[in-house]
Amino acid sequence: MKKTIRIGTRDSELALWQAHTVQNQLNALGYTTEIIAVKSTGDLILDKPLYELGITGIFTKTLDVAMLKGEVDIAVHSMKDVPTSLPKGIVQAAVLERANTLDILVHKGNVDFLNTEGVIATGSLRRKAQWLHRYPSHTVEDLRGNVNTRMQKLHDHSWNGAIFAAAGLERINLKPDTFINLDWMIPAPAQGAMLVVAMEEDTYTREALQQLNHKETEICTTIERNFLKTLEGGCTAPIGALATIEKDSISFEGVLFSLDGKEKHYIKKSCNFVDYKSFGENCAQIILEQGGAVLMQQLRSQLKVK
Ligand SMILES: NCc1[nH]cc(CCC(=O)O)c1CC(=O)O
Repeated sequence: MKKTIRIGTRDSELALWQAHTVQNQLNALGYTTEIIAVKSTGDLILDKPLYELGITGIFTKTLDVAMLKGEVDIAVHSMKDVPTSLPKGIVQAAVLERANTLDILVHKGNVDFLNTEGVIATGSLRRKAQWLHRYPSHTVEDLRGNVNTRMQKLHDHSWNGAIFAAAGLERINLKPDTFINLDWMIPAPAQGAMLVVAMEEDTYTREALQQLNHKETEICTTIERNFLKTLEGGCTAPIGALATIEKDSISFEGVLFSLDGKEKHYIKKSCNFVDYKSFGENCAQIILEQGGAVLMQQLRSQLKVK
């Protein structure tokens, strides 16, 4: 039976851009669609660091509830914001072709501060730890809010710079005057990819979305998210992961840091296409065995909600 596919999204400019992209692709295939935007808890609480809110999935929960209540048929997310376990009844229906995976530093003035005592801003534990690992004499300030809000705060403060996902800026056509690509920084698992979820029993919608799925991106993000899931067990730790498709294999880099960036557990490894489903977990096991488990234990007690 043909029906209108109701697309749930957050109401930030980036989220709406992503929802419209999915809408355009579905419309091009002949489906009828409608966008329904909601405010998420993660967008409403801006005065606390994310990890202090103590919930993973703070950006996705509102949409999960709307979908479980039958108010929307699908939800479009930045895949890196989606917890590795989906609520019961909700399934991964499509992963769209990945955009730029890099993090960038948007800075003010020249970059002399890199060699001195710079102050940069980010709300991400992963970015903070990697920054301090590379620039131990720097200070990292907390920065929350959607991309537009964060860019405004960078203008209003005396920080030297702030870190953004290149994909987020490109999507809403924000072109900073001065920035550097942080090609040494390992991105968040699934950074730059969009995930569309649907209700498990909704076969009409799932068949529609199946046509948007990009297999290579699905493979890479599966590896990265399995790596994350095996390491973290429900806690937002400083973890980076990036899988890339090579000619005959998939190469992977994964990393786990202490909060201050001093301790680092890193793995670089490749696998063939047959074994990709267990690859992320295997890489995480190696890290856990080589000291990562002790660090994860420490991180869990440090990040416990106060
Ligand atoms: N954490 C917020 C968030 N979630 C997705 C993106 C951008 C798109 C992406 O990274 O896939 C951003 C902004 C950022 O990290 O700067």
